[in-house]
Amino acid sequence: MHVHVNAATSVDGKLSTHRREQVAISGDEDFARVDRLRAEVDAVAVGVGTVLADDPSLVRHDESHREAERGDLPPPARVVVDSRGRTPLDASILDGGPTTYLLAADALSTERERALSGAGATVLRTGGASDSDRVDIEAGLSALADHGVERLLVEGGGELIFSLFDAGLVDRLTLYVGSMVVGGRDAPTLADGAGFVEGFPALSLAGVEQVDDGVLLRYDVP
Ligand SMILES: NC(=O)c1ccc[n+]([C@@H]2O[C@H](COP(=O)([O-])OP(=O)(O)OC[C@H]3O[C@@H](n4cnc5c(N)ncnc54)[C@H](O)[C@@H]3O)[C@@H](O)[C@H]2O)c1
Ligand SMILES: Nc1nc(=O)c(N)c(NC[C@H](O)[C@H](O)[C@H](O)COP(=O)(O)O)[nH]1
Repeated sequence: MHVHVNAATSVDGKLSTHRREQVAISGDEDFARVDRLRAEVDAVAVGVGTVLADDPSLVRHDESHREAERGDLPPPARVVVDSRGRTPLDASILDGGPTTYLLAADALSTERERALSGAGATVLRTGGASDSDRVDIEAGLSALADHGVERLLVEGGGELIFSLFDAGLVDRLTLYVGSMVVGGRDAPTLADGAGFVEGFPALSLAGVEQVDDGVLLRYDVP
């Protein structure tokens, strides 16, 4: 599977505020670019932290070029990495649109699984260590591949992005750096998790471009 991570940070590397409330870092042009990225993939993924903070729908906003961009392909599916099924039953991502996969760990109760399935989610239990509430991300991606997902766009947040780097599963990163300072030692950053102390993932810079009043950085991950 090809995994493309896309996110937007402030110049000081923050994804949002220390209150974990969504901040529009991207401008119109960058949000339109993200919309076009969604047309290139089979599914768009976020962690449940992002669902709880931002309530995204992860659908394409501008379908006017859909024929040219996707041909006969169905609209991209949505994916939430959600160990215990904390996605609210009335979340926008369960709006009855394209398929929404929930990658869950063993910690998900059968009662909650039933409720989420009833609300329209396709729950994929992908294990995870019993002493951890984390989804085994490699098993999760392989379950998605079994459902035909060959190209995945990951839009955040910092916990999920760290796990993907940690597992060596990122193929491409596009990072929009907006011209603002957010600050806050507890504000989420591009890659949170436990952090690396060695074996830092090395990226290969593939492009730099001004977009809106910020900078778009493109990296390949060898
Ligand atoms: N600026 C941007 O581009 C952007 C994009 C997305 C999110 N955000 C912001 O990021 C914040 C949310 O990010 P976050 O880091 O708190 O949450 P996240 O979206 O990365 O979700 C993390 C949660 O997913 C679950 N999870 C299960 N298995 C996991 C695994 N193997 N690895 C990681 N997580 C796993 C856990 O419950 C974990 O707490 C919000 O404030 C949101 O506004 C910003
Ligand atoms: N590219 C980008 N720039 C930002 O400034 C910002 N705040 C996000 N945040 C990611 C957000 O949490 C969601 O993942 C979706 O990008 C929004 O989803 P909708 O289109 O509303 O469904 N993403």
